Amino acid sequence: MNTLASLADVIAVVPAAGIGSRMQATCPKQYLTIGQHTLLEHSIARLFSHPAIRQVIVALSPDDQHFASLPLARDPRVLRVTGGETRAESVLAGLQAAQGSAWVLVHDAARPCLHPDDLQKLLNVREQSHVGGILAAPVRDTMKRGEPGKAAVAHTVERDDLWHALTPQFFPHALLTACLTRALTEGATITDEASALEYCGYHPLLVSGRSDNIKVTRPEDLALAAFYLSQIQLKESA
Ligand SMILES: Nc1ccn([C@@H]2O[C@H](COP(=O)(O)OP(=O)(O)OP(=O)(O)O)[C@@H](O)[C@H]2O)c(=O)n1
Ligand SMILES: C[C@](O)(CO)[C@H](O)COP(=O)(O)O
Repeated sequence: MNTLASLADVIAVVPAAGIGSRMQATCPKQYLTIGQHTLLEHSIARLFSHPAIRQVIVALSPDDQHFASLPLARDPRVLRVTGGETRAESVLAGLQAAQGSAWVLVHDAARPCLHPDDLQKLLNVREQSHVGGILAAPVRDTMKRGEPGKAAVAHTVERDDLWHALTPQFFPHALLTACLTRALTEGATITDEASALEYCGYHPLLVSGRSDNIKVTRPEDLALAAFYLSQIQLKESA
């Protein structure tokens, strides 16, 4: 019979080497707090709440002054690597340190409200695809393309089959590493892991996820994330 330990076979890479400039905060946004914990701690705790997650590899800025003081720094399941100039380079650094896991999951440190049901839905992709997939939320608003450099509408974007890409994103380790390496080497613009696979001709699955899995990006997002997280914790404690 499988024990929980034997079920723990997925490594998660958490890019956390950004400066959070859009947040206009006094520290990198991953170290802003909700309750008693930082966004980074909340995001990693959501991952470890699932028995399949064996290890978290967190990519940090070489100048990071905060991580060492967190209990995470002494958690044997958490490995620290040095991130890069871009999110994609930080993710690649994490992938290069990930050993012994056929599949790898990538989750933003700035997304603390990952719902356990969505994490399970994404992990199920392993049974449905050899390519992998991403959590994504269907667009709900009318979408406009702006005129370049102007606050004026160029045209309306067809929103059928238009999705917000979220994280986690979940792929075979070897495939993601190869695609991300090639994409970066060839100078492609890569803002999520799926775009590296798309660059190499693959079509990752879209797994419909909750729209409350927000990325804390601008100042007004923090209070919203605190509310959404409280709703998850309320349900878990019920
Ligand atoms: N060189 C970078 C840039 C970003 N990230 C991480 O990628 C995630 C998503 O990126 P984003 O929301 O853009 O974070 P920042 O780059 O920090 O934000 P900003 O663009 O506002 O500076 C964050 O957890 C961030 O820490 C990273 O690991 N390495
Ligand atoms: C990976 C991501 O969260 C998916 O929406 C997004 O691309 C990160 O973009 P950012 O500009 O690095 O925040």
